Parts: sequence; C-alpha cells; structure tokens
Amino acid sequence: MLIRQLRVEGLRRFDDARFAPQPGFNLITGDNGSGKTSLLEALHLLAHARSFRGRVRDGLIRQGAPALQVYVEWEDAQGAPRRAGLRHTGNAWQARLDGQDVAQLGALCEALAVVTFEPGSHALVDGSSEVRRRYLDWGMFHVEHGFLPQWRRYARALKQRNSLLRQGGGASLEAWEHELAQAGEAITGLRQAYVAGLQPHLARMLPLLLPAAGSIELGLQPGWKRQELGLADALLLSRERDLALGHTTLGPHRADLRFVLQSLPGRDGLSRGQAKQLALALLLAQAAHLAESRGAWPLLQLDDLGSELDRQHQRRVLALLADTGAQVLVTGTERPAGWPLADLPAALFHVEHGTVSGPLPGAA
Ligand SMILES: Nc1ncnc2c1ncn2[C@@H]1O[C@H](COP(=O)(O)OP(=O)(O)OP(=O)(O)O)[C@@H](O)[C@H]1O
Repeated sequence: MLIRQLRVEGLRRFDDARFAPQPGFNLITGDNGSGKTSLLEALHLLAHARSFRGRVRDGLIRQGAPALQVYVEWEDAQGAPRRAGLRHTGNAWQARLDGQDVAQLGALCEALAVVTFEPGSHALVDGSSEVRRRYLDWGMFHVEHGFLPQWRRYARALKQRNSLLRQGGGASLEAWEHELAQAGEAITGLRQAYVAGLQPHLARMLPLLLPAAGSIELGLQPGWKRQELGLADALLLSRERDLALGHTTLGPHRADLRFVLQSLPGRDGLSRGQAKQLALALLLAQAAHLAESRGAWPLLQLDDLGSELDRQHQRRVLALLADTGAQVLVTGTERPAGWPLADLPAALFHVEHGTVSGPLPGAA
C-alpha cells in the first residue's frame, strides 16, 4: 500500500494542509506542538475509525471549525488508485470511498491498512484487555474474511441478550443465547487461528526489540473457561448471575491476548520501556502477518521514534523496515539519533505554522 496524497482540514492546528509522502521512508520533523502527530492521527482516523488520542469530539476538531475533513489517495496492493474521504463533526460523520458514499466506517478501515506506534502504545501490553481485543480484531478484520459477519452477529446477539437480562428475562432469551453461542464459538476459533499465525512473526520481531525476553508464547484467553465447557453451556450456567447483574459476564467480548515471556516477568513486571518494546514487536508482527496474507505491507507510522526507543533499538527497527520496502512515516523534533544516515534514504518533510513542506532538498 502506498499513500500518495493526504489533505487535512480543520484537524487540531491544521486549517488546510497537504502532504504527499514518498515510497519508503518519510521523516517528518517540526517543533513541539507543530502538528507532526496530527498528520499521523489523520491517517489513523481513516484506517481505524478512531484516533489514538481520544474521541473526535474531545479536541480533534480545530477550535472554531464545524468539522474536520481528511482526504487520502493511495495505491492498493495491486497498484490500483484508491481514494477515501471523511468528514466528522464530533457527533456525525460522512465518508466516501472511491467516489461512493459508505454506510459504515468499516469500509474505510477495510480498504486502508495503517499500523501506528505512538507514545501510548505501551497500553497494548500494560493497559486493559479492551486494547488487546481491539488489536486482535483489527488484524483479523484484515486477514480473516469470515470474521466481520460473525462479529456483527455476535454484537447483535449480545445487545439483545443484555437488554433481556435488564428486563429480567423473556421468552426469546434462549434463542438469543443460542445465536450468541454460535457466533461466539466461530469468533473464538478465528481468533485462535489468528493468534497462531501471529506467533512466528512475533518470534522474529522480539529478539530485535526485546532480546532479554527470550522466547515468547502467545495465547488467547477466550473469555470463558473454554477448556471445560462450550459457550452455550457457560451462558446457561451464568444466566442467574447475569440476570442479577443485568449484563453478560462471559464470552468473547471479555477475551484477552496472553503472552508468556521466557526470561521476563509478566506484563505487570515489565518496565515502561520494555512494555513499549514488546508493543512495537506486537505491532510489527501484525504488520508482517498482514503483508504475508495480503501481499503488501500496511502503512507504518512511528510517532516520535527518537524519544520512544533508545538509539540501538531505533537502528534495529529502521534496518528491519528498510528490508521490507514498506512505506514508513517517522516523526520527531529532529532526525532520530539511531538513524543510519548513510544507509537509509528518506524523503524529508517539515511541519510549521500549520503547513507541511517537502519533500525537501537534501533527501538522500
Ligand atoms: N482542537 C484544536 N484546535 C486548534 N489547535 C489544536 C487543537 N488541538 C490541538 N491543537 C494544537 O495542535 C498542535 C498539536 O500538535 P501535535 O500534537 O500534532 O504536535 P507534534 O508536532 O506532534 O508535537 P510534539 O512534538 O510536542 O509531540 C498543538 O500545537 C496544539 O496546541
């Protein structure tokens, strides 16, 4: 995938900015607060239907502007030109893909694959299980074609069951439990296959990023005691408790990604830096897995790389990515100290006063 053009209007400090990244590495520099991260945020928003810095209505729209607009042109894995646009007011959105209105933002997410490593990415390791479920489901959405229909089916059945539980039950409770169990088992099977597919990619990334960890074993906690009973039985057994609480207390919506590191303690025992390194390994493994199954790397965004990793790790990550041919956006107040100057050509961009200049002369 190759992003050719990005236009950002009414997003944070950008009134109307354009950015034309190049194939391979793109280094975006600028002072603190100049808007470097906001550029990555714009692309992440289109590709994930959310920002990595909170909700659209919580400050993403430029002060005084009625809405933000993001427009992007790119080439897909087959080299075909694609385009997508999103207008968001904080409460309502309109989106287009290749000139057609889209009914669900998922259509943009499916078309545009973007993986972002940013200062909050450690939450993938030390944050709540919701962050890891989102990670898993994003990967599956791109790799496992049967996932989305099952996920929608599950979400609908869960909503219905929860609503019935709040009303104290009802004649259709059993039917919705049956639907929930069927969709839930299907999702879990697909998630397990996805985690198994990620494992070899993660095993390759981890020694580069967190060699002290030794080996890693990735696993899925399905959200109920699946080794003991099927989801239909588990739902039946928990019905009384769920009726008392008014919601469904087990199932794939409570799943988690589990990792066991051979030579380091579990996620609570890792330093913040180690959590970041493991998070980056997980994100790069996901990108490599996607590249293997779709034939093209997603766009990789590394926000403030120079502050997030030490020099040696920066060098390793950049060398690894240089070999993949992926399009990479790296931001920083300056060129990261670990950038191997002679060996790593990059297009240079500078962000200042709400505009993006570049590619600048001097690009190797
Ligand atoms: N809703 C908004 N309206 C106008 N300006 C905003 C809004 N939200 C944030 N800003 C401004 O936009 C800029 C955000 O920039 P961003 O975080 O993208 O900068 P950055 O170049 O990545 O900075 P740093 O190097 O400090 O991480 C800041 O100057 C901030 O004050």
